[in-house]
Amino acid sequence: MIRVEGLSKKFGEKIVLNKISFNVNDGEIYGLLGPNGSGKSTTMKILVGILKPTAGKVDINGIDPSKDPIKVKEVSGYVPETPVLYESLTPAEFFNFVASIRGIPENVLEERVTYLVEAFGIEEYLDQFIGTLSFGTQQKISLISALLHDPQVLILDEAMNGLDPKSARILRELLLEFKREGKSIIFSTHILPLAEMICDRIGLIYRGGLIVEGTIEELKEKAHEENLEDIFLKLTESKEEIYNIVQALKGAL
Ligand SMILES: Nc1ncnc2c1ncn2[C@@H]1O[C@H](COP(=O)(O)OP(=O)(O)OP(=O)(O)O)[C@@H](O)[C@H]1O
Repeated sequence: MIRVEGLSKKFGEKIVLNKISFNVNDGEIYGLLGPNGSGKSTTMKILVGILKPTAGKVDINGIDPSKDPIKVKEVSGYVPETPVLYESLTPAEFFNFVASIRGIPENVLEERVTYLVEAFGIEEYLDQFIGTLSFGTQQKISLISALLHDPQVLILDEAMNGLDPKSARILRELLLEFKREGKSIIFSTHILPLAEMICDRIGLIYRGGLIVEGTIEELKEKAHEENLEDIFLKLTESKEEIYNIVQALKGAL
């Protein structure tokens, strides 16, 4: 379970998060949405202990990441927006390295690597240097390494980035399976139809605040809109702006 209460983050004088609160229950996929620069990655980095909050409380399965950033990594799997990998290692070496840090026994590791490598179709790249692999393949390595220790909590920052349609579908099915197993999953994305498809609840961050939260049906009712894209554009005050920009472009072209 993820609990976030009154979370604030300042970079210098700039307030990025202003007292946001939300929970992600066991067996739930929570979509964290918001325009570019709204603070989604910052929130996730705080959840996983990479950044310290300016104020507020975070609880990840009973662990406070700002006090125990090592322990929180044992119970959570984090996929950053851009893969952070060692370019001069091969995927096989990298998985062994991650397994040694996480204390995964060799036989368990072998079974999980085989399963995940096959699922994402990267068998042929296992012995090539990571630095020579495509962005999508690196993203798959990042995903696999976050899943190796079978964490109870998943923190996924635009994890579909760069995945081809088949791998994106496999990840989607995996997430639904993890949800059935009772894992807590927080998932940021700009692909709103995807969020609509897999998220049990959505939280929308805008101008530092969590401006709305609920199931898709609840958001539709609150915003008087029919789909998540229109809800998003309405609540982030983008609809009229888009109209004006398109009109100006038509005039200019
Ligand atoms: N280390 C940092 N120092 C200063 N400012 C930062 C730092 N990290 C993030 N920011 C700022 O915090 C704000 C939120 O950034 P963040 O990356 O959390 O947004 P995001 O919602 O994930 O955006 P995107 O959708 O573009 O990935 C941005 O204005 C960003 O420039």
